[in-house]
Amino acid sequence: MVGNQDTTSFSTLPSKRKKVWMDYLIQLRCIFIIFVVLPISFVIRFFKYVGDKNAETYLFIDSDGGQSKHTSRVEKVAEHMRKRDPYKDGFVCTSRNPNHSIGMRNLDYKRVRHFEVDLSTFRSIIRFDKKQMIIKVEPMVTISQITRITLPASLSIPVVSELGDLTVGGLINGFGIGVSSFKYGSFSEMVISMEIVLADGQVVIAKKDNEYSDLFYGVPWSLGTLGILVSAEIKLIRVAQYMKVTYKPIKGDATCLRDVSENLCLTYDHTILGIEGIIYNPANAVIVIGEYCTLLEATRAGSVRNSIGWWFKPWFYQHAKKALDKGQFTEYIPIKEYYQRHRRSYFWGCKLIIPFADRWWFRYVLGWLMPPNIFLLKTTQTEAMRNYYHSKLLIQNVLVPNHKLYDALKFIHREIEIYPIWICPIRLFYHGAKTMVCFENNNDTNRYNSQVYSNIGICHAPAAVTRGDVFISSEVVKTLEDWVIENHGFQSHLGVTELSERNFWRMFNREHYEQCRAKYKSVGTFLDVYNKCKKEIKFDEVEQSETLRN
Ligand SMILES: NC(=O)C1=CN([C@@H]2O[C@H](COP(=O)(O)OP(=O)(O)OC[C@H]3O[C@@H](n4cnc5c(N)ncnc54)[C@H](OP(=O)(O)O)[C@@H]3O)[C@@H](O)[C@H]2O)C=CC1
Ligand SMILES: C=C(/C=C/[C@@H](C)[C@H]1CC[C@H]2C3=CC=C4C[C@@H](O)CC[C@]4(C)[C@H]3CC[C@]12C)C(C)C
Repeated sequence: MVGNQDTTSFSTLPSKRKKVWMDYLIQLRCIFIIFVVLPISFVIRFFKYVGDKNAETYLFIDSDGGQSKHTSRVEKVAEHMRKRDPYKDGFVCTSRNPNHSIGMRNLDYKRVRHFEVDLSTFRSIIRFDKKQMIIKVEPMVTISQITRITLPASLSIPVVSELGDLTVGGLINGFGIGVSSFKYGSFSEMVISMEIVLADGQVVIAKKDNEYSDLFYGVPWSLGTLGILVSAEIKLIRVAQYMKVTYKPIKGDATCLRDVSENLCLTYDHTILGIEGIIYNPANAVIVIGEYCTLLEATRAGSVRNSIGWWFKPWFYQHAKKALDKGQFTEYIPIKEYYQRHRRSYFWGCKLIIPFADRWWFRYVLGWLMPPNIFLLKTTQTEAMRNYYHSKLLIQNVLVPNHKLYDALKFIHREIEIYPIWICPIRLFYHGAKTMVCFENNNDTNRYNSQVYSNIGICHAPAAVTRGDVFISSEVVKTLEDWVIENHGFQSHLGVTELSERNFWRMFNREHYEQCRAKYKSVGTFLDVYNKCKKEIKFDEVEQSETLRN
């Protein structure tokens, strides 16, 4: 039987490996993080909150909800794009500092000559239409900002990603997922329209069914390589103030991984809003199911209510783990706190940064300062530290067809042995092969026009690292990517990739993307998506070939 103890930080894992100086430095870094990074993070959070509030006031003060201010900002971006000199200026990308980005992708293209588009002022909610249930936002608006505005009206965007600092621009141009994705699909699936500034400075509105529908479907996963998104209209759904959350333990040395897969592949009824699975080790997992419930049900006598959002409360993945000891249980959680359940701990990522941050005494004393700001963490790490994290940690999100989930889990256990694992089912919809991500049975004959996949999130040190065995991160990533390609899966752009260009396009659908690149004159203006993802970019070669293709 695999033990049930928490082995989630570098230091709590038994290690036969002889420690090197960088191991000690990383451990000591947590002192710096506690006394410097955490307090500054808190101050940044405070000012960000004030700034967001300020941006939100236009929504209520201006008669047009900030539309005119937005229009003049868009005009500036369009003008800026028109001024770009293709012979002199580099490829276009957003001016967002690479250290602000939540992912671990290599953003070296921002460290060489490039043409920046400043979107820092695009952080307003332009329209919040409660009647039509639509919200129009600028790309730098974060998930937390949206939920803060919509939840008091019992409305919500359908797919709420777990980390509140993720931006609408990043989630639409990349890939966004949340526990309700099994029902609603990816974040971009619920977008109604996208306002985009094209390579030549033209501003267009792309919708599912207008003349720019090809662009609309081409943008997700394209990493801003077709145009600059300047606003998006997103559909809203009705939600209650509480969620009924059930924690279902799955145990068994030989059966756990299979049982988790089977449970996550069930067709759940319409009252369910969220499903996720957390695998702690190959023998222990918990499935968390969130259901809509009425306020009456949540507040009636006998209902257990739990405000998990307080800073001193156990981290969510550890709270869920209690089901392994006490058996299945149900409780009622305020919806906002449910949405943000992994925020304080970045799932379990914070334990890798401060190994004791989950202990009760730390939570009570300093928990209110959590989580450390990712920008500060990235800015204060040295190149050697960055390489250390990259060589010792594996941070990846892969999508696999649901019927391959068990095989994927067995593969990950055999080849990588990395826990905890976060699993989140996601429905991929068929859009006539216009998307970069085309699912397995992707054709018109598919009865449901969709297929359910599972997102497998890994973010930890594989067992080989802690055992002191040879672990070559690039080799492991390659093996994982090969498996994913062979099994009709996809790798999200969150982590580093080792894919060759050929294999990248075996994974993703190239035809439609290239058509959009040609039609909207992106070639030569925006770097192509493969070059934005790949680990090392030989910039001169890319520039030359893109210029020739243009
Ligand atoms: N639960 C979830 O859904 C999670 C998702 N993630 C990942 O995080 C990413 C989002 O992170 P975030 O830090 O917000 O975004 P990033 O700043 O990392 O942006 C992601 C990509 O989108 C492009 N982009 C962003 N805004 C625009 C825009 N307005 N117009 C054109 N292109 C744009 C960026 O282009 P450029 O390179 O030019 O800046 C970049 O390539 C997602 O793509 C996802 O992969 C991570 C954790 C969890
Ligand atoms: C894959 C999953 C979750 C991912 C997040 C928990 C990680 C995504 C990006 C990670 C980090 C980025 C940069 C960092 C700077 C370093 O100095 C320290 C580590 C880190 C903060 C690192 C921590 C984890 C992330 C936030 C899920 C779906 C399991």
